[in-house]
Amino acid sequence: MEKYMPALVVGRERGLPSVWAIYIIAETAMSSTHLQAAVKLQKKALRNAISHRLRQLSPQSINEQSQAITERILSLPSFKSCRSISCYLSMPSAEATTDAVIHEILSSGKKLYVPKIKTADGTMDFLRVYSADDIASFLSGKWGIREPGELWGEQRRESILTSPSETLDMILLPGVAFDRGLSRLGHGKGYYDRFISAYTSSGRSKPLLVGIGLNEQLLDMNQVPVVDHDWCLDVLVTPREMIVREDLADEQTGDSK
Ligand SMILES: Nc1nc2c(c(=O)[nH]1)N(C=O)[C@@H](CNc1ccc(C(=O)N[C@@H](CCC(=O)O)C(=O)O)cc1)CN2
Ligand SMILES: Nc1ncnc2c1ncn2[C@@H]1O[C@H](COP(=O)(O)OP(=O)(O)OP(=O)(O)O)[C@@H](O)[C@H]1O
Repeated sequence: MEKYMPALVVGRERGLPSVWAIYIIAETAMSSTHLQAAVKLQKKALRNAISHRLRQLSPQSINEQSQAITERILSLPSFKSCRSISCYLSMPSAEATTDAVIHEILSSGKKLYVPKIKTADGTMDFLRVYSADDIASFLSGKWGIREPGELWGEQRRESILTSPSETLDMILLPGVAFDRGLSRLGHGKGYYDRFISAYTSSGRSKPLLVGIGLNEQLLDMNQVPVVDHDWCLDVLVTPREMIVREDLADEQTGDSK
């Protein structure tokens, strides 16, 4: 192997800070711990750059982009056929709103699960949600995200991680940045990556992973740095583009050979 071959080449995207230059690192000269630490720094710099972009977006742009995203999601064959789905409840800003998708999920009789961060151990689970009225009663927690309580009326809500017989067909994932190679960067807590690892470790098949991003969150191939524990998406939906894993393309676009 050539001695100074870069481990990761990132940041060719116009408008991202020149700080990238310092992360072109000789793979052969680094231990895996150093490599992990370098990737962590890259991720942090990318998060800051994209978050800055997102803060410039008007609510009107977010609404228009969210409408276009909703139309694309609703037309996906895998969305139409799925019976149980996880969808995030959107934050007040800086991400695509999911209200219309949630409305469709509930009115079509699919089982809906939304994220809940467990205070005891800081992991994320998905809890079953039953109706628009149910959601309207949620309180906003950290980061302004609405979360369900543990109970629905007198009953404990179904939870995906504590009920091994419950399965998810699809997860709609938020993120800070995405690239055309279907890599995803989250907010840096590892909630989604750890959830998917825990879920698949219990023997259940991986749900279809569908990322949702605004135009400003989509980067070129290999721009999002990844490590072993990062799960790759199957589909990425943005207002202008839908990117589908190559081997799924026909079934997701509805084309048949
Ligand atoms: N709507 C929504 N719900 C979600 C997520 C999400 O991204 N969006 N999550 C996805 O994991 C989980 C919550 N995780 C989150 C973790 C951090 C921040 C956040 O804004 N944190 C920073 C900013 C970090 C950054 O630079 O991005 C902060 O503390 O200010 C938001 C959500 C579960 N529910
Ligand atoms: N599958 C996993 N197993 C163990 N630790 C993990 C896993 N996924 C992520 N982590 C840990 O979580 C932390 C944040 O990871 P990372 O920066 O990849 O998160 P992210 O992709 O931004 O967040 P998220 O997955 O919530 O969207 C890291 O310290 C990482 O080691």
